[in-house]
Amino acid sequence: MREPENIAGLVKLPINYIGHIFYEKSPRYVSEVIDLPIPKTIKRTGVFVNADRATIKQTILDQQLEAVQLHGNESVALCQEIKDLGVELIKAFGVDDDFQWNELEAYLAAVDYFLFDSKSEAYGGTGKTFNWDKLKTYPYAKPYFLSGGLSLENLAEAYQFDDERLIGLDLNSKFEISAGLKDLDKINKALKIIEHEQISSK
Ligand SMILES: O=C(O)c1ccccc1N[C@@H]1O[C@H](COP(=O)(O)O)[C@@H](O)[C@H]1O
Repeated sequence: MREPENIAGLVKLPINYIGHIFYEKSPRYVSEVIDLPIPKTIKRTGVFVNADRATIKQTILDQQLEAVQLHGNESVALCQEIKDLGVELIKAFGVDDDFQWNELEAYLAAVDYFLFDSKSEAYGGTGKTFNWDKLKTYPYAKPYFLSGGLSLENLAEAYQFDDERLIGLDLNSKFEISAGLKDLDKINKALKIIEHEQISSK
């Protein structure tokens, strides 16, 4: 997110996180967060891909990040070190049919949440879904976010995924007018779908 008006519109909506991508190879790259007031209920989140620890630490301080999403091949030790700074630590993993859940074992104590995205060389933001049936074999209690190609077309299906460990959906490239510019109309529609699914699943 990098356009002040777009951010101001987004933070009026009932969302829990706002993401800023500090990965230079991403078309959504930002070097800094736009300094706007955001409600306390929304966590200012930095997304990093294989950044070094000094860069991540400095960015947390400079940009007042409350959550960090590590989307590359970051080590357990780095996750622990960043989490120990007092930010919420979300560790993303690219999932495909061959993904081995036991890769996550070592990370369990070092992260707050996992995030499962489609495996890709770009590390994220591909707009592609992975085979969600894979999640049926996820063996740990650690809660996770689902991401990767979520769209208005598949959101209801994702929301109905019957797993109490699934605690959030990360809406990214399918909810944009252009890279980094969120389509607020689409986000509103998404929130209505989610609200409808919540009511119908009670
Ligand atoms: O959005 C990006 O450009 C990006 C680049 C590198 C790593 C992560 C990135 N974004 C995250 O990717 C997932 C999936 O996004 P999409 O729905 O498939 O577009 C999501 O968690 C974004 O936060």
